[in-house]
Amino acid sequence: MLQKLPSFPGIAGPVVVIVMDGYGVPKSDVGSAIAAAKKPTLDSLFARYPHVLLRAHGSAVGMPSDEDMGNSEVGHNAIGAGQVYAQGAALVADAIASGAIWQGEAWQQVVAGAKAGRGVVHFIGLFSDGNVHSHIDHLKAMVLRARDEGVKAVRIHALLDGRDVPETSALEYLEPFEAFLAELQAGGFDAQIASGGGRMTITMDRYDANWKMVEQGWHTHVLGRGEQFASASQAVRALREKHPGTIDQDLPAFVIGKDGQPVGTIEDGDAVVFYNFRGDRAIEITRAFEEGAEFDKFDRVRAPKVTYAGMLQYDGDLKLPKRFLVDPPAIRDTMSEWFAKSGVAQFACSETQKFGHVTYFWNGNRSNKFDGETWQEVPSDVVPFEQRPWMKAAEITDAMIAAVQSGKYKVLRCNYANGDMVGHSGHFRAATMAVEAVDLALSRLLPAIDAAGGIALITADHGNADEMFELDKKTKQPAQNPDGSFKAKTAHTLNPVPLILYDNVSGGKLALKAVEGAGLSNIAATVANLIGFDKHAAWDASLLDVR
Ligand SMILES: O=C(O)[C@H](O)COP(=O)(O)O
Ligand SMILES: [Mn+2]
Ligand SMILES: [Mn+2]
Repeated sequence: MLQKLPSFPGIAGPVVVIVMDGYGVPKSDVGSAIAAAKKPTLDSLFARYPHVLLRAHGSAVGMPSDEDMGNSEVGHNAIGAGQVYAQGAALVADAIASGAIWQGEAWQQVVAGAKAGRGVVHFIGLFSDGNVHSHIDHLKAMVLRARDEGVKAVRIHALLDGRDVPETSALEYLEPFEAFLAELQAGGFDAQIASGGGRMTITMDRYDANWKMVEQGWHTHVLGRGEQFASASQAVRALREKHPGTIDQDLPAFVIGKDGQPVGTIEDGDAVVFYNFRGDRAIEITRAFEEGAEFDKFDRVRAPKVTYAGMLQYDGDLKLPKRFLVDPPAIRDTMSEWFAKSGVAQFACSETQKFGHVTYFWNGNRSNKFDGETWQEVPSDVVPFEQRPWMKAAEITDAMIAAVQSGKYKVLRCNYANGDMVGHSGHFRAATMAVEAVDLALSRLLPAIDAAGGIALITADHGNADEMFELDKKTKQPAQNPDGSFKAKTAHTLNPVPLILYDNVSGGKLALKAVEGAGLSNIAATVANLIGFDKHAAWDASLLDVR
């Protein structure tokens, strides 16, 4: 159990942590959908309540460098655990640099498995250097190592990004990579891209939101069914022409073929490496490969017997995948765990798209609840979110208000997906509406918290809607497309996020300390203090100032 604070008994009512996904605070308002939004509630929060800025990117969330933007996984891990762990991106890079990955049993089984079969290793994953789910350098290192260890052929199944990297950057990755493979090919090793498609079209669904995507991915990568092209870069060019204005993440699936035959279907005896390190969008395709006849999410047509490995373990509770190349961060002592051990009842809510963020990531990548936790999922729409920028903000708010009013919970948390999910679409106007939907939600939720004698901490996991255009590096003005339109930015940002203390109960006794370098990992201890507990020894410092 956590120790009681000697000097402060905690507030009488509940503490509600509200994560506005994708809400950063930029230095300039140029291109910010947040600045352009009408948001009277948030404006008055910033004007009237204590607030500080928190670091939410780079080393503050366990990424390899401060050039790396934050993301939902590392952000929610840091908030929930109150600590910073070296994350997948860093762990994989280190394992490759040291060579430890090649010594591991999983890699050796991949190579041995392939050699015992047709000698083919398939690599499926997100094809960019976004470092949110994957990094193309990891893929290159594995292709080279497979060749050096005597694997005959590799086939790459490339999921086009445009979501963690510029929206139409696919060819900037594909062309050099095709040249890299061509050189290897000349050495007698058979290395080719075999299939691909936009990451929001195939394979990378998450949280059971839309299994159709995974089914289509299976048809593309495994069965080799779909429109055929001679190379991946030709496929991208042709598909862009056919679907003008479609950005990389939404491009249709494609298969690479020669004389009508796909070059890289997945067959019995092959090895398959899913090279994303992040779990949320890796779990469904992993299940499709690993599960036996009990698999009922779609008709696989055929389920080849392969040696399957994930880059990391994606879910420690479900033990998924069975074989993984690098150990995940061993996240321990999360706030949910210690609040549970201290008898604190907790409530978590979001819509499908962010449900795992506020439960699984928050709890240190665990899919099981701790004692006294209640989780509520609001089903997300299955549409492009620029068409419904309000998403499920109203329904999440209804659920949160009911949970606050029930009086059952001392600590509650929710995630509003809007700023992030709509931010990723690159639609400026829809993103302003997304922020407005969150503002409206807050205008309903906060009075319910007041009525319960509670306090809210309003924050975000990383930026997104705060920069909707690529900025010209020199002028800092929006970069332009050849037709004069602004170049949309779909990725997260490097900006800090707010932490607002919404407190109408302490009469000004509580404030937030401005601590140099404070980040998302300072939130857990702050919540603990608000409910009258000292922080766990492993947690970073509390920002609560009790006067
Ligand atoms: O998976 C995604 O949608 C993006 O790569 C990252 O977004 P998230 O980290 O906010 O989920
Ligand atoms: Mn996020
Ligand atoms: Mn995002």
